[in-house]
Amino acid sequence: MLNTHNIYFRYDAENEFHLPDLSLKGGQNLLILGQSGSGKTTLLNILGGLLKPINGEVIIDNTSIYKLYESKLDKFRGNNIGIVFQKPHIITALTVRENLQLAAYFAHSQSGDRIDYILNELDIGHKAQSKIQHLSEGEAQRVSIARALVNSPKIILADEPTSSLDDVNSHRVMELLMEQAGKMDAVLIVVTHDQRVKNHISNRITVGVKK
Ligand SMILES: Nc1ncnc2c1ncn2[C@@H]1O[C@H](COP(=O)(O)OP(=O)(O)OP(=O)(O)O)[C@@H](O)[C@H]1O
Repeated sequence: MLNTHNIYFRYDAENEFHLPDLSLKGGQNLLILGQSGSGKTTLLNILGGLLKPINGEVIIDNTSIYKLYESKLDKFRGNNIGIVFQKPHIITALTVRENLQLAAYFAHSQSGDRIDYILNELDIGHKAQSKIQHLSEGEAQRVSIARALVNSPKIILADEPTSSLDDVNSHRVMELLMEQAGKMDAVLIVVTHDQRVKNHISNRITVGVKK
């Protein structure tokens, strides 16, 4: 489902990264660990089709994603990759439902029917008409997860998804991510420093800086 080969990226002479090869099947989870500045978010962005590596390949479902033209890559990303960012990338002036409709629209997907299902699965169905700015932090993070899942991605990438949550919500968010990834037979990759998250996933790699 997800394979990477020989990925190399550099921002500058101080920050260059040779990233470990990955090979994950649907339903498998992976935790990415490493010190601050070691390149975890960089790796996640490369896996998510957001940052083209200087060398190497990211292959998702037999497609080498950086060989796609930009517009095709955008569409491929929308349909196949769900990203949960550290700070929710949701539009606060819109309602919960509108944010999810927008995600489905950008992927040109017919996921409209899934919106209610996903919101209910994440226990925020009753907030569908609420503006994001009126939600609690935990609820907003669940909307961010719902948005990442609405197009039934094959790959779910989550960058510190629990960093601003209390213990109860942190546990709940990890359970939800793992449960949903399992139901969709998706690959789930989580970057974290959070000890509470480490307890959920035993398959792990540590990335380090090579200068
Ligand atoms: N656009 C950029 N230009 C130059 N350097 C960058 C850029 N983005 C990140 N870096 C540097 O690359 C290194 C890796 O950044 P990255 O965000 O991948 O680390 P990280 O492991 O996710 O860190 P943290 O755990 O603190 O979030 C850092 O030293 C950072 O300063």
